[in-house]
Parts: sequence; structure tokens; C-alpha cells
Amino acid sequence: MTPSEFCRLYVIVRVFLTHGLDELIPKMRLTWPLRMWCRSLFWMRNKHPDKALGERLRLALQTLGPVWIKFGQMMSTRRDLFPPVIADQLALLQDQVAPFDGELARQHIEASMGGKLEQWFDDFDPQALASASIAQVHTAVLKSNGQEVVLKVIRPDIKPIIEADIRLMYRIAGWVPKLLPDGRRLRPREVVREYEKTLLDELNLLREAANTIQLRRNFDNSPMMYVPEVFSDYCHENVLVMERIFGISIADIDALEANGTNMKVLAERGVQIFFTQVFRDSFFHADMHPGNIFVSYATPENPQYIGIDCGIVGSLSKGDKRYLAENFIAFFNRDYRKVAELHVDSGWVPLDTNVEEFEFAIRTVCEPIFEKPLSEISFGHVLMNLFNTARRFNMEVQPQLVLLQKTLLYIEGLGRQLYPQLDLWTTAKPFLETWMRDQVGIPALARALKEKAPYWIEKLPELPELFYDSLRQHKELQNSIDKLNAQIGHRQEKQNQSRYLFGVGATLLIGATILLANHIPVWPVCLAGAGAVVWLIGWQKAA
Ligand SMILES: Nc1ncnc2c1ncn2[C@@H]1O[C@H](COP(=O)(O)OP(=O)(O)OP(=O)(O)O)[C@@H](O)[C@H]1O
Repeated sequence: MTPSEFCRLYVIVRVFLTHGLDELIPKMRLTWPLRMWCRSLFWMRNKHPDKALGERLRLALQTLGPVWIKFGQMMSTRRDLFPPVIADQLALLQDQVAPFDGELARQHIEASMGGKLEQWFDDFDPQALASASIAQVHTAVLKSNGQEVVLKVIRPDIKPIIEADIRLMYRIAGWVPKLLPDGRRLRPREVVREYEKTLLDELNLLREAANTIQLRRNFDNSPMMYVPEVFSDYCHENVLVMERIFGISIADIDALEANGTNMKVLAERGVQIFFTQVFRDSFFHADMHPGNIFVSYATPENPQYIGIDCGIVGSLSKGDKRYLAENFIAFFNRDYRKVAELHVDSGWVPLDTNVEEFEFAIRTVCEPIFEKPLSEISFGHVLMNLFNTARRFNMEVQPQLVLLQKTLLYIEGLGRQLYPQLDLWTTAKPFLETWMRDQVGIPALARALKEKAPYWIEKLPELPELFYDSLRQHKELQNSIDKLNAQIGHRQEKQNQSRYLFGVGATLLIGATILLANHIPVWPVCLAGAGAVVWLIGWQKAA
């Protein structure tokens, strides 16, 4: 451990102890040396004894800074791992990060772009439009076409901080199974690894640029959603340049209402956009928080979403989509047997899972959900309950499904906030059923034919030649097989002959031995000589 790592670890331990987080460790796990060590750190006593454990954890993460705040935010979505009192507190974490100097932002952008900002932009505003833990956003105008743009720039000093904190997180993750009774189930190293990947992905703005371009293409000319244009010629790993959008924040319900927004349509569109992204495009925005969703001022009766920050996206395979849609439909038909079978068929749980037991477990967990009216059932909670049950039956954690469930939970929450009577199932069911119908039978066949048609048309002129080649190859293959068969036959014949000669030779030698034993002269020598000659001929044939 380097001295700076040691110092940081000291700070982390101090923050944990002064927030009384040693309370997380059960008494029986507090070994004698550990207890003595904690006691010796008398200047690190719990300074917030009046606060509940969840709140103290939230405050501690907030004190430790952006890397830990984001970690807490991610953990808040893993309700399968933490009790609600902790997860609810983690969900309150906000990264209020002070902006860094605009001049430093300018230098950083210029270093990435390899020239003065004025070469490409006018009116660069050194005052940040927004500042978050990883990046900061400034406005400017593109010189080439007068387009108002934003420049998102990664914080100059953030990478080493992230790397150092992640290294320490791994170290602490190694202690968790020893300290917490449930430590192994929490799979701390895996959780840190997942977080590390998300953070490192967010550090590369070229990824976000590519995701934004893809999402914009998927919703090209859509009245439901608008995605700003990315100016990829100006983008670098540290800098993203995109069209500036002017919309109402989705969190500003008063402003939405003042603009005359049809809240019912807005809420339903949120659900439709999500299902379209998941099932039609296999590409969904997975960082849905209020800072990333806006609504256009235009056409409030027919409201259009504006989506930004595509740093984190999810995608499902064809198989996953199909099983997911079937799962939803089976669940809402209360066909738990089908739900269990689907989990096995999809490979989400092992093939040898006892389907009856699994069905029973799903029924136990899911049936109470139907106590509520259908319109109040949460898809996100249904999925969470299903996955939690499946995990008891050794379902592997599937990151793409966790991301999907987390996004779905958020979309539902948002939808109900916008329009409390939102009936999710009625909004989503026709979409899912049409999609399912589209996946099987004549439409699926027609689509497959349509997809493959250009390939076949391209290959058609080559068909006669391919046919001739294949016939020729078949003939050549037949000739080789005939030759091989003849060789095998010849060899077998020789082996039969040699076996016969060995037999004759052996008989002659045995005869010679018998004659010799009976003291008959001359004949044994002749017979032995003949036997040896016959054996020699047989050996030659066998060679
Ligand atoms: N194209 C844009 N037009 C106008 N404002 C924008 C644009 N892009 C980003 N912003 C503003 O900057 C803020 C931060 O942007 P963004 O979410 O992309 O950054 P971030 O570092 O990923 O933040 P977070 O970690 O909170 O998601 C947004 O909430 C929005 O207010």
C-alpha cells in the first residue's frame, strides 16, 4: 500500500467510525483484537448517535465524496441486497459537487482538441451550466453553423481519484465476508467490479457520444422523444460536444402544468418509450434520473421527451427479450408454472431446477401482489420479486436484467408521479402482445425472409457455379472414398493371408516338436524348417 493509499484508508476508517458504522458488524464477529483496536481509536467515536443507521451510512458516503456517493446511489437500486431502511436512505444521496474553474475547463478542452477554443467555438461561457461528480457542462456556439452547443468535459483530476478509491474499495470488499454475517451473499468484490466498470465507462465520452448517436437514430422523427445531435468531429475521450436543448425538467411538475402539458399522455409515453427501447431497439437508456430527462416546450398536448446523458445504456439479447415478454404475460395471467418453465428454458436458472418447487416459490411471492388492483401493480417490483426468488434457485446475476429492472422501477415511479392514475399494465400490454405476435408465425417468417432477401439476391448469380462445384466436389469425394475402400480391402486380404500362414507355420512347428519328443529322426528338422519358411512369408505379407 502506498503512503497516499494508507492516508486515504485512514480517512475512510475515520469517517466510518465517526458515523458509528462499526454497528454494522455484529458483536460475535467483533473479535477481541478488533474490539481493542476500535477502542484504541478513541478520537473516532460515533458523532451522530441520535441518527438511525441508514442515515449515518448516507452521511458517511456523502462525506467521502463523489466516488462513494455514486456507489451509494448504485447500491440503492440493489434492494435484493439491502433492507429497505438502508436502501431508502441510499436513494436520497445527491452529488452536489462544486464546479471547477471555467479556465481550467477551457485548458482541458483545448489540450484534448489540440488548439485554441476560438478556432471552433464562439461565446464559450466559463461559468458552468451544470456540474456533476464526473463532468462539467459549459455552453458555446459552434463557429461553423452558429448552432448553440454544450461542451461536456471530464473533471481533470478525477481519474486518479477514482482509481485510488476503487483500489481501496476492493480492499474493503475483501474484509466484508469476514465482518458481516451476510457478507458472502452480498458478493462485495463482484459489486465493486460492476461499479468500477460503470465508472470507467462514464469516463470515456466517446462512448457516450456513440450511444447518443444510436439513440437519436432509433428515435429519428419520433413525436415521442428527441435526442440532441452530437457533433462527433469535435468529440474526444474527455470532451463531448452536442446540441444545446431547452426543455422543462421532468422534475418540475409545476412548470410542466403551467405549460399546459397533457400529463396522462406524458406518463404513458414514458412507459411506451421504455418498452420501445427495450423490445424494438434492444438498446435502452439506463441512467434515467430527473437531471437527464426534459420535456419540449412545443406541442404540450402531444408532449415530447428530450433525453440526454446516454453514458449508461443497456441491451437485451433476442432470447432475453422473448423470455421477458413471455414472463410478463404469464405473470399477469397468473400462470406461475409457465413463469417457472420460462426461467429454466431461458437458462436463467440451472436446467436441473425442480420446476414444481420453483413454481410454488414464485406463487408464494407473487400471489399477494394480485391483492392490489391491476393498475397499482408495479412491473419493477414484480421483476424484483421474481429475480429474488430465482436467485434462491441459483439464478446467476444477469447485469442486463438488473439494469432493466432498475430502469423500469424508475420509469414507473416517474410515470405515477406525473399522473398518479397511470395504469401501467393497460399501457404496456398491447405493446407486449403485438410484439409477441410479431415474433412468431407468418409475420416473423415474412420478416426473416425480408431480412435475408438481399443476401439471397446477391448470392443468386453464383448459384449455378456453386451447384457445379458442389457436384464436382461430391464426385471427387466419391472417387477418394472408392480408392480408400479398395486399399482397405487389399490390406484386409493380405492380413487374412498372413494370419492363415502364421496358423500353418504354428501347426508345422507344433508337429515338429511332437515328432522330436517321440525321437523320430529327420522329420522334425524338415517340419521346423518348413514352419519357419511359412512364418517368414506370413510376416512379409503382414508388413
Ligand atoms: N445538451 C444539453 N443541453 C442543455 N443542457 C444540458 C445538455 N447536456 C447536459 N446538460 C445539463 O447538464 C447537466 C449535466 O449533464 P449530464 O447529465 O450529461 O452530466 P453527468 O456528468 O453525466 O451528470 P450525472 O452524473 O448527474 O448524470 C444536465 O442535467 C443538464 O442540466
